[in-house]
Order: sequence, then C-alpha cells, then structure tokens
Amino acid sequence: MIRKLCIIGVGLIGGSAARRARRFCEEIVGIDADPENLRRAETLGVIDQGCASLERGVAAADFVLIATPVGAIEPLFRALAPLWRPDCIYTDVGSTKGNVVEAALRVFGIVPPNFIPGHPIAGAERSGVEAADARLFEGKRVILTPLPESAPDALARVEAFWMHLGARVERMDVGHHDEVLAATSHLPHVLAFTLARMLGRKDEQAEIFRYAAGGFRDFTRIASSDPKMWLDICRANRGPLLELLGEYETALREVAGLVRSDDADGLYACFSEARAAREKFLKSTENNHA
Ligand SMILES: NC(=O)c1ccc[n+]([C@@H]2O[C@H](COP(=O)([O-])OP(=O)(O)OC[C@H]3O[C@@H](n4cnc5c(N)ncnc54)[C@H](O)[C@@H]3O)[C@@H](O)[C@H]2O)c1
Ligand SMILES: O=C(O)C(=O)C[C@]1(C(=O)O)C=C[C@@H](O)C=C1
Repeated sequence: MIRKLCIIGVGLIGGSAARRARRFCEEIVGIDADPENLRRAETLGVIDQGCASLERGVAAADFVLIATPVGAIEPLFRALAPLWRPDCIYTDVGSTKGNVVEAALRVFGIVPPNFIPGHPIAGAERSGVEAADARLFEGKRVILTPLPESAPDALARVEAFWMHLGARVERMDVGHHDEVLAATSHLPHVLAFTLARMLGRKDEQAEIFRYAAGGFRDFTRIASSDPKMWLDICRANRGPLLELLGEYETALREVAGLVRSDDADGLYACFSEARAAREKFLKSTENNHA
C-alpha cells in the first residue's frame, strides 16, 4: 500500500500508472509542466489532485514516479535535490537509462540508493493524459536498471509497484539496456519518422498517400509519436543509435545491390531470413504472454 503517490509528468505513461495504481494508493498527486494537461488529469479522475508546486507535491509522498520526457530529468533532479527524503522511494520511466544515471551522478554526486531507474516496455504513439490506459502495462515487461549502490528495499518496492500494475519485472545493466532498446525501439522510430517524412514530401507533388494502405500504415504507425519525446531519446542514446544507423545503411546498400543486379536468389534469401527473424519474435511474444 502506498499512502501518497506523486507522479511528475501525468501523460500517457504517468497517467496509465496512476489509473491502475488507484487500487493500492490512498492518494495520488500529479505535477505537470502543462497546467492544462494537469487540469484534464484531475477532471478525468486520473489523479486526486494536481499540484502547481513541486515542493507541495512531493511533501509527505512515500513514492515518487518521474514520467517526464528524458531531457527534463536532470533539471528535475536539481529541483528535487533539496526536497529529497530518505523515507521516500523514487523511480522513473524514461526510455533511456544511461543519461538518467549520469544526470543523477552530476546532481547528487552518487545515484541515490532510494532512486531506482526503470523503463516500462509498453506504450503507444499517442501522448497526453487522455491516452492513459489502466491496462497498458498488463503482461508487459518493465526493465529496472539498479546499481550496486541501490538499496535492496527500494528495489523491492519498485518491483512490487510494477507487479501491482500487472507488469513482469526484469533487471538489466544500464549500458546493455540502452544498446538493446536502441535496436528494438529507437532505430525503428527513426526509420519510421524518416520514411514518413520522405514520402510526405513526395505526397506534396504526387498525392501518393491516396494510394497508401496497410503496408504504409503498419510501417509508420510509430511516426505519429511525439517528436519532442523522440528528440530527447535520440540525443540521450546517440552512441548506440548512431552505431545501428551505420549498420542499417550498410544493410540497405546490400539490398539495393541485390535489386540492382536482379539477384533473385539473394533477394529471396534476404526476405526469407527477415521473415524467419520476425516469426521468431512473434513466437517469443506469444510465449511471454502465456
Ligand atoms: N510513449 C511511450 O510509448 C513510452 C513508453 C515507455 C516509456 N516512455 C517514457 O515515458 C516518459 C513519458 O512519456 P509519455 O509518452 O508519457 O509522454 P507524454 O507527453 O504523454 O507525458 C509527459 C508529460 O510530462 C510533462 N512534463 C514535461 N516536462 C516536465 C517537467 N519538467 N515537469 C513536470 N512535467 C513535465 C508533459 O507536460 C507531459 O504531460 C518519457 O521519458 C518516455 O521516454 C514512453
Ligand atoms: O508501441 C509504441 O507505440 C511504442 O512506441 C512503444 C515503445 C516501443 O518502441 O516499443 C516506445 C518507447 C518505449 O520506451 C517503449 C515502448
């Protein structure tokens, strides 16, 4: 049971956590940089109360969930530093973890033992509190990246928090997290944004979107995601992302070579390998949900 949960950033992720956390929190207070979003969160009953002041919002909270874009976390740590209490648990949901840990080190000198970095591997292309969904984390993975200095009781409480939201919690090393998520999430978003932008420019002249159907829709769904959120993620994880963009360039050139030389066997082998890789992914997600 949490007495007072304070959520900083009551958007898709913070709002979804709030909606489900109702069941085991006596009070949920929200803080948001956007007063209009905070008012909507109150009106929708996602939070009990919106708080314009960080100081009042975190006062007497026993659990603080930071759910802002990752670029906002360092300034937030600075604002929270004088208010930081040893009897409260702090965690975040940022899509990148290395920059969050580095920000904590710069602000506090150490990663506070009662701050456990986290990342729910669940989301959507929509943002804002209206998109919040109590079932968003059901059956989904949450990765926690604790450090040697993390307090075991804080880690246990953050694990229990996510399990109560229906998620399956795993632990991972910070660097490994950022490499893996660069491949499975950050690279696909950059590719979808790039394709949607490129074809959007063509559409100006040729109205090609009139003829776009499922293929384009499926490939580019995530290009509807919030540009500000993805700007922050790309900047925070630029090393692993650049490495993968380089690999993708090479792979794309290889396919272009196969098309150019009309290499039917090569193309067939390439598409078959890709299909098998995706089938394997689909099977593994089926097993995960079993
Ligand atoms: N959207 C996803 O699919 C997804 C999935 C997993 C993790 N995440 C991570 O979760 C975090 C939130 O993403 P989201 O999709 O909920 O975004 P969102 O835009 O829906 O919500 C973020 C909220 O934070 C508020 N905010 C911004 N700066 C703030 C500040 N300094 N102080 C207080 N509030 C502030 C915004 O006004 C907004 O309401 C991001 O770090 C993102 O990387 C997103
Ligand atoms: O499903 C989506 O729309 C998402 O973008 C979710 C998604 C992902 O890439 O899988 C996006 C960012 C996260 O940090 C975690 C999950």
